[in-house]
Amino acid sequence: MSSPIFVAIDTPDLERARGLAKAIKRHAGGIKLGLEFFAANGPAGVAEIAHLGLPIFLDLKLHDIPNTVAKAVQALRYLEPAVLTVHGAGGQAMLEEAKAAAPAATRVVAVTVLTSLDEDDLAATGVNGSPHDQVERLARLAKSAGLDGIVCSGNEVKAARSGWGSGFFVVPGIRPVEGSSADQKRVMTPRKAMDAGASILVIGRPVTAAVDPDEALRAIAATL
Ligand SMILES: O=C(O)c1cc(=O)[nH]c(=O)n1[C@@H]1O[C@H](COP(=O)(O)O)[C@@H](O)[C@H]1O
Repeated sequence: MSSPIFVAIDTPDLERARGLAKAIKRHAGGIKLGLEFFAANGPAGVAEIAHLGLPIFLDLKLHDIPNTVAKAVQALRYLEPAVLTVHGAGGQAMLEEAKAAAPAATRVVAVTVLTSLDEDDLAATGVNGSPHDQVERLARLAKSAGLDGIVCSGNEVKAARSGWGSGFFVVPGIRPVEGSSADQKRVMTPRKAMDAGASILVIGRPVTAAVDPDEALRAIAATL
């Protein structure tokens, strides 16, 4: 079985992205490209990295009125990403139209509560209650809109999966050992996140900032 680890290659530099992708290619399940890469390199940059042969997770967290999101997804269709993110708080119609506009083989997943947020951050946006409750609420919405799954932290994946057995659960905020969590607030080790029910793990800096990214990736994979 291929690895559940998607390496987040967060850089605006296409050559650096290509170098990292080549370095981790043999031991990663896929590559995640997000806003930092996309803002600098656009769809053409995504196509170049896709050319290396690994599944691509295109993480643009689309969030707008339903028509705008649907048209954006249509424009990205030709890239045929394995996974595509939209924002879970965009509402039922936006989620439905995003799914309808995506290629059949693309898993469209809803970002719930960013792993960089805690309960106080949520309250400041007008959402009262725990991240856990909000993730469960947005998971129910994503499921009813016909999406394939959600993005959440390792702390919520078990509860979310219990209500959606066939869902595809993407877990970022992964930290291999106790240590620097940088801007992440809801973190978990790779092993615990898999045991809790993650379908795939998104791991960036613990791999990409290592002196030897492939070695760091293999070390993490060995703990699964
Ligand atoms: O959608 C995501 O991938 C995502 C959602 C989320 O809630 N938290 C989160 O960190 N991510 C992404 O996962 C990656 C985490 O990177 P590291 O913190 O370096 O492992 C980044 O590319 C984030 O954009």
